[in-house]
Amino acid sequence: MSSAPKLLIIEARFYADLADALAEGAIAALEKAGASFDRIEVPGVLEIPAALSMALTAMENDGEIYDGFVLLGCVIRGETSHYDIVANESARVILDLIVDADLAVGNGILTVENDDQAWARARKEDKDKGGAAAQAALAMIALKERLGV
Ligand SMILES: Nc1c(NC[C@H](O)[C@H](O)[C@H](O)CO)[nH]c(=O)[nH]c1=O
Ligand SMILES: CC(=O)[C@@H](O)COP(=O)(O)O
Repeated sequence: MSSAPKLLIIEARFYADLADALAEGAIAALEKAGASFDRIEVPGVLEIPAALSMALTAMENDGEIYDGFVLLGCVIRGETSHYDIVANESARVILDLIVDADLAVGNGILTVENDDQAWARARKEDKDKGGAAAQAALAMIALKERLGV
């Protein structure tokens, strides 16, 4: 790749404050690497697979070309089995899309038991999982380039 990579950040805003914290870490990592990016929002993690699929369709239709994707969101266990649907089904479809289309994706979707776990992982000054997802996407972009995919 001759120019700096361009990535698409897909943010689930179900927990807006956590989404902001994850995005802060991701953006800092991308800017540090000299990458450019666009951001789109979806209501919750369950909508992330459709948004990723839509972005791929838009790219096929001569839309913006993204070298990689950063997925951000948080699923916090509640009282019912809904957590398992949101966390597991989204992860399954996301991985199918990634493998089927050789996508460079960093997964920054937290799946946690409570708010404390979520904040420890979302804060840029703490575990910085948003930054880690951005770095994973950049690493996979570099791998794709090295393998000529
Ligand atoms: N419980 C969480 C959700 N639930 C909402 C779903 O993601 C979805 O938006 C809804 O079912 C409408 O289709 N989303 C999260 O991102 N995090 C959660 O903890
Ligand atoms: C993971 C969720 O969707 C969660 O917010 C649902 O909570 P509950 O199981 O208490 O309805």
